[in-house]
Amino acid sequence: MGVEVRVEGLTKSFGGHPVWADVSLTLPTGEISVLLGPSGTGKSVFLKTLIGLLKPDRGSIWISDRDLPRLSERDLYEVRRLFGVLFQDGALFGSMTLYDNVAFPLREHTRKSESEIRSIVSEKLEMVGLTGAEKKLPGEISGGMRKRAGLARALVLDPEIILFDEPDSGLDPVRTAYLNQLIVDLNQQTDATFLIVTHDINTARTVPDNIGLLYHRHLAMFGPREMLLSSEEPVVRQFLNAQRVGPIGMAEEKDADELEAEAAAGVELPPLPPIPPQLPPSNGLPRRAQRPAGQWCRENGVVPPPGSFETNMPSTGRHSVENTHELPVVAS
Ligand SMILES: Nc1ncnc2c1ncn2[C@@H]1O[C@H](COP(=O)(O)OP(=O)(O)OP(=O)(O)O)[C@@H](O)[C@H]1O
Repeated sequence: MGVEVRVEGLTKSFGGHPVWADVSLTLPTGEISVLLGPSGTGKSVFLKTLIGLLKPDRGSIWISDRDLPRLSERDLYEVRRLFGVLFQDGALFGSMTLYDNVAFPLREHTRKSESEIRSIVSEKLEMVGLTGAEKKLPGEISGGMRKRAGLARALVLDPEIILFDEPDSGLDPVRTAYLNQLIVDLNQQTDATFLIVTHDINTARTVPDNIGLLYHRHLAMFGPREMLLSSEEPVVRQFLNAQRVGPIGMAEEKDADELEAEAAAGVELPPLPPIPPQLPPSNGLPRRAQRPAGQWCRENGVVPPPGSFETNMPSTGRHSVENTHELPVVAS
């Protein structure tokens, strides 16, 4: 079972230049959250701060009754065991086989016997579909397999919180779709709390329970997927729909002249596209944290864009009947 991570007023700067300030959000227990933001807005810095590799200038990161930035090195070492991290390139040791790479945290952090280690490593390799690849070296396998091996290693200490730093970077769309399915399936199996940093809008639109957006040195919005995908807030709307029209420019923030020119030219945003159904686990059973499609919109009196939650939408992957049985009535 995962744990809640409560971030309050977190601020981080380098050499007096703030990366982001006053970030507050809660990663709910067992849910999948995605963190988005234009390049350089500090998503990786946020992940590193969460696991204590970087110290914030101000603010708290509460896990149960422990505030990470205020822990001693020794206590921090203990709390870090709650985390599993999938780094961008899998961060595997190039000279070790996949088996030894995945066994590494168990040999470093536990006193388990080699036979116990063998059974755990086999289980985790099976979870990520790498049974049979134990003897391969990282250089002998594809980027997608390296990510999965990195994921198996992130899972060996049975983490309560799993952080994914751009899991889809460098993967083709088909491998990204497989990895997304694996992430959803692993969330179902482990009930751990997931945070995914990604640039992939399709991933952000279909995988998580919650979405956050970092922009212009602050957290523009964080909340349920349906809240952000139905939001008219200009930055959120522009980013989640990958549009050029809006406040975000090539250098992150458009200057006032560009925005004025857009307004003068009467450039209007296209209507919000439908909210796609959420990617369900491949066994057809709901995840513990999964909510019925349209629930947030109904509870908050929000009419989702026409066509939302329909199962035959393109580019959203596989969808089960379970995920869409409570469709809201939408005008089309
Ligand atoms: N150790 C460091 N020392 C100084 N500046 C740093 C350090 N780490 C990151 N930065 C700066 O912090 C800012 C945010 O970097 P970060 O890598 O977190 O952005 P990001 O949102 O993950 O970007 P991308 O989407 O391109 O991966 C950048 O300006 C970067 O140069």
